[in-house]
Amino acid sequence: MPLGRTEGVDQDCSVKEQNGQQQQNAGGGGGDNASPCVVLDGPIIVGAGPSGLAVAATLRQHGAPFTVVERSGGVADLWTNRTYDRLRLHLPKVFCELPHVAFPPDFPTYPTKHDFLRYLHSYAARFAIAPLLRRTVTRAWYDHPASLWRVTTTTTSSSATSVITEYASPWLVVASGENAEVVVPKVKGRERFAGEALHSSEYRSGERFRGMRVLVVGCGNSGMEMCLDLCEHGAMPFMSVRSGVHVLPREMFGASTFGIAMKLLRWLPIKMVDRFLLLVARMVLGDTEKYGLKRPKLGPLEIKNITGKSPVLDVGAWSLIKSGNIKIVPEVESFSGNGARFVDGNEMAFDAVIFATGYRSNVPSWLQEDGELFTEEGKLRSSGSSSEWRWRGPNGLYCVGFSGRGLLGAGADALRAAADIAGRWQETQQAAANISSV
Ligand SMILES: Cc1cc2nc3c(=O)[nH]c(=O)nc-3n(C[C@H](O)[C@H](O)[C@H](O)COP(=O)(O)OP(=O)(O)OC[C@H]3O[C@@H](n4cnc5c(N)ncnc54)[C@H](O)[C@@H]3O)c2cc1C
Ligand SMILES: NC(=O)C1=CN([C@@H]2O[C@H](COP(=O)(O)OP(=O)(O)OC[C@H]3O[C@@H](n4cnc5c(N)ncnc54)[C@H](OP(=O)(O)O)[C@@H]3O)[C@@H](O)[C@H]2O)C=CC1
Ligand SMILES: O=C(O)C(=O)Cc1c[nH]c2ccccc12
Repeated sequence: MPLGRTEGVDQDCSVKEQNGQQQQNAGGGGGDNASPCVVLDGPIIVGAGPSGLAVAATLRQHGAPFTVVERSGGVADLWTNRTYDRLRLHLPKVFCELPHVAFPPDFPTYPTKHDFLRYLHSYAARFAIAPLLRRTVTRAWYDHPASLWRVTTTTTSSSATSVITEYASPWLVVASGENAEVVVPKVKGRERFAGEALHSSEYRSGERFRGMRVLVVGCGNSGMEMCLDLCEHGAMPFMSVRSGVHVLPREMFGASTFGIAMKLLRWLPIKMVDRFLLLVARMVLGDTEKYGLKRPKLGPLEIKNITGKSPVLDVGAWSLIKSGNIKIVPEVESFSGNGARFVDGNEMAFDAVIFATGYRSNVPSWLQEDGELFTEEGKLRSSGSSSEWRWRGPNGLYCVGFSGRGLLGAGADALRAAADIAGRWQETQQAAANISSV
């Protein structure tokens, strides 16, 4: 496997000599005057999650250099530090592999988070991806005169001193994820609630909630699986539902629902596939609306495409809703010291509240790009055609993992972005070789 060149900076962020070539200093134009600036030969990739790793691995395959910057202390922070113990991939493993490397054959159809993490670590090692860790990208802007992206990172060292570094590269890959920041709604009286309140990203297991009445706000995959886990640990979960949700069995006719949907989409329009999924879901699960889970007007695949809202792929919560072990309650109107008041006027006491209210991207907080690629909420701007996904913006800007299509979509974005960048990098190499031979 060709290893290509790896960008490097010394501990003090000064420029390091590599492969006999000294990187030039581009000055700190527009950035912090005192901060060192490292000019990179290859792209700068923001984020060392599955998307960042996939694009780095593919660049490696093309023999092109890259630099990955990651705010946490290791790769795959979401999967390592922000997910619960019982989590498994909810799509079969063939739909969750990153480019170039299949899951080991001994992995189960739905790998556990530990299996997946093992895979990601070995993936990073195999392609010699060594991200610059504990560097949060706080600003990225395109310097037109220099034709370079300027990227500012802030590092918090063990002595808690912040070090600001500026990088410059012709290419910027946004791989910071659709789930970079937690969403916690501002509900009236939230600060008055005296019990424990946490976001689903902080939940690990129901063990410490044994015997407690727990309000879980949100009925996405996280809310559902946490309610299931709470039940299995002897807690009493109440799930607050605001709008509706599509619940689908994870499997139908002995095959994965997702796999069946992907096959049908090759032949049928999305609306028809949705109708089929809902028909089978009704046969297998019954009428979810009867139990307080209204179905959205748009079908499960269509709503995922248009809004990014994922259907729930049921791994056991549904039967506990039907048996009354998980109780559905309305949207929360306000919190009190010991419980919540719902929009129907009812009040209930709770020992703890879990906000399974989802995530958002953090792209608008650091990327300056005139809204060409991202909306103000940090979502990918629609291309206008649902069959055409966007992975490239102007001036050497790329995004990987923002198409709302999970790991499969991230892999597809990574292949395209890396091939495009590698082609351009090779052109610059060729041009440099031509100049030096004159
Ligand atoms: C609980 C859960 C389960 C999921 N299960 C599945 C599944 O089974 N199948 C599936 O296909 N998808 C699933 N997904 C979707 C999920 O988005 C992908 O699995 C995957 O993690 C996306 O990879 P990513 O690299 O794009 O984002 P992330 O995994 O979020 O990685 C982004 C990285 O960027 C870093 N970062 C963010 N901001 C900055 C910054 N400013 N500076 C530097 N670094 C930064 C983060 O620390 C993180 O390491 C799940 C999501 C969640 C939340
Ligand atoms: N096993 C797996 O592979 C798992 C995968 N995932 C994936 O992770 C991603 C995130 O999932 P998840 O964490 O469940 O987040 P989601 O964004 O999917 O769901 C958030 C939930 O919170 C509700 N909500 C948000 N704001 C409020 C509010 N102010 N008041 C009441 N309810 C509110 C939403 O309701 P509303 O619709 O009304 O906005 C929705 O029910 C998804 O892609 C999901 O598929 C998650 C867990 C497990
Ligand atoms: O876990 C998720 O939400 C994912 O992003 C995986 C995924 C991509 N496309 C889908 C369609 C239906 C259910 C899950 C997914």
